[in-house]
Parts: sequence; C-alpha cells; structure tokens
Amino acid sequence: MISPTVKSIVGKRYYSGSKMTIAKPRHLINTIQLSNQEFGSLVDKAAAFKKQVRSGNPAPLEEHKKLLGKVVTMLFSKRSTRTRVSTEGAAAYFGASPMFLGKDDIQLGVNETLYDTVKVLSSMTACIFARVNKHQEITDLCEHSNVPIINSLCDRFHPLQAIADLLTIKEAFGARKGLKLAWVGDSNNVINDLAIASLRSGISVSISVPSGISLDSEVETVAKKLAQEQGLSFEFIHDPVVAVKDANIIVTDTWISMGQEDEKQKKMKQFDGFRITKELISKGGAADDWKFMHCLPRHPEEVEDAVFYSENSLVFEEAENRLYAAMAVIDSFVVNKGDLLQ
Ligand SMILES: NC(=O)OP(=O)(O)O
Repeated sequence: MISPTVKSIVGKRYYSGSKMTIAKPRHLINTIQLSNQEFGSLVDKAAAFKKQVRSGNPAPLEEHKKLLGKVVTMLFSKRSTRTRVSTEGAAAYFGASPMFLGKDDIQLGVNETLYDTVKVLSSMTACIFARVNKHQEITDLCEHSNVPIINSLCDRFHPLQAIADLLTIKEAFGARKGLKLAWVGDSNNVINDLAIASLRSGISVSISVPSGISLDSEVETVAKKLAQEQGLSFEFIHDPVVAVKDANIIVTDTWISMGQEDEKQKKMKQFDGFRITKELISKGGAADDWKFMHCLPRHPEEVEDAVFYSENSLVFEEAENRLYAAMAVIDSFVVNKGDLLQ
C-alpha cells in the first residue's frame, strides 16, 4: 500500500501530503479548441482506422488491449443512434466495456447533482462521452471530471460529427484544393463545428439560413479569422440559391432539433425555400460534381428523396464514418491522453 504521506505517481493519480491530486485530462469540447494540425490528425487517424477495419484483417491484439478492463461511459440525456452505436463499437475495438447511461438510468437530475455525478463517474471509468442539452453542462463536466469528457452533442457543438464529415469529404475529393461547402438550413450545433472543421481543412464555407436567424457569435469570429488566415471564403447569408453557387458539398440537417418539436409549424413556414432539391441545386449552379451530406436522422421536409438517395449523396458513408471518428477520438484523448499528434 502506498503511504499517503509519500508523494508518488500512480498512473495519472499522485499523492501529495494527505490529499490525492489527479492531473487534469484534455477534453474534446469542440473544433474551436483544436489546431488545424490537430484536427487534420484526427481525420487522418479516423481514415487509418477505417482502412484497417475495412481490410478484413484482424488488428494487432495490442490494439484490442489498450483499454482492456476499462469502462467507456456514455452519459446521454437525449436519444441517439449513430453516436451511441459508434461509441460502443469504438470502445469494443479498444477492449473497453461501453456503459450507456440514459436520462432514466441514473440519479442525475432527480436525486443527484451534475457535480456529484461526474465526480463518481470519473472515479470509476476511463472517459465520459456526454450528450447534453446546454453547452454549459459540457463545460461543467469538464471542470469537475478527472477523465476526458467527449462532447457527443450539445446545443452549440457536435465535434464527433465534424470529424466524420471531413473524413467523408476527404474520401470523395481527395486532397483537392479550392472546394466550397454550402450549408442550407438552420443555424445549429452541426454547422458550428462543420464550418470550423471545413475552414481548418482548407475548404471555403457559405452558410445560408432563413432571415432572422443568426450565427453563434464565437463561431462567426473564429470562422472569419480562419478564413482570413488561409485565404478562404466564409459567408453567412440568407439566400440558399446564392449559397449553392459553385458548391462542391451541399449539406443540411433537421430544421427542428431535439427539444424544438413544439415549434414545427412556425419553422416549416420560416424555412420555406430552404428544402434541398435538384431544382435548387441546378438554379444555384452548384459544381458539376456536387455531393450531398446530412448527419442524419433525416426528415423529408429538409431534402427531397431525389437528392437524399441520389448517386451524389454521401449520407450513408458519412454515417459509417462516425465509427472511425469515435475510434480516433478514443485513441487520441483516452489512450494517448490528449496528445493528438501522436
Ligand atoms: N448524427 C447524429 O448525431 O446521430 P444520432 O443523433 O443518432 O447520434
């Protein structure tokens, strides 16, 4: 047994005097906190995992032992298909046991505070993938957790989706320069990270949302700075036809995010003209080789079947790439303890 009076390092935990101190981990909050190089490294790592998994050859046994005997927690206060399944798959790859904690499974929010919950979870598990309502919940978790918090969607960001999306774009267009991404839809968590991730990857961005809707101010500031630094174009406008002009990648998402179901009637009117159709793409004058992306789940009001199920659609590759994004994130933030360039 280690004497509590002896200062000694045990993994990341060390004793100093009578109190045990734990080194603070690095968390994945959004793509703003990453450098261009770090973001690119996550995408490259996701691509390497995909190549390995798709090869059909077993990975070296060492890969499957990296988190053997550990638990990857999923603290989810909202529904999920892709994020849940990809995280469970990625945890299994590294030999960890995934533990899904939905909003009705634990004491959080009924009998127990977020602070007490994260203290307990982070004392027993290797990391916490957290899907929450407010961004503040992510920052609170990060402040009090002794293990990496992986933002698995909050009202402002969705970084795991952005990693999968940039992998999908890279697969479709290779290292081609001069690409333009057009977003036609709501101003939400998905485009916030996708805009930053695209600019970090050398892609110009045009965001089109109905008038009266604004862009997250921090995202707007960072996006403008990134565009200027790299000689890229970035615009936030209210005309979908203009946004689509010369676009190589056309992206949308639901108009009614989880929790906004009561606003459906109002939103349907507000988003008139924002449905992605072949007519809109042709009228706007998208690039000949345009591709369509959507993080899913999809609703028919935001995109017609003729686009969603077309040969130009990358939606199912994009969904599969969530698995490799989760693998890259676990490897970088948990196995390699936040050294993203390793
Ligand atoms: N795209 C996405 O996050 O899907 P889920 O909500 O199903 O996890």
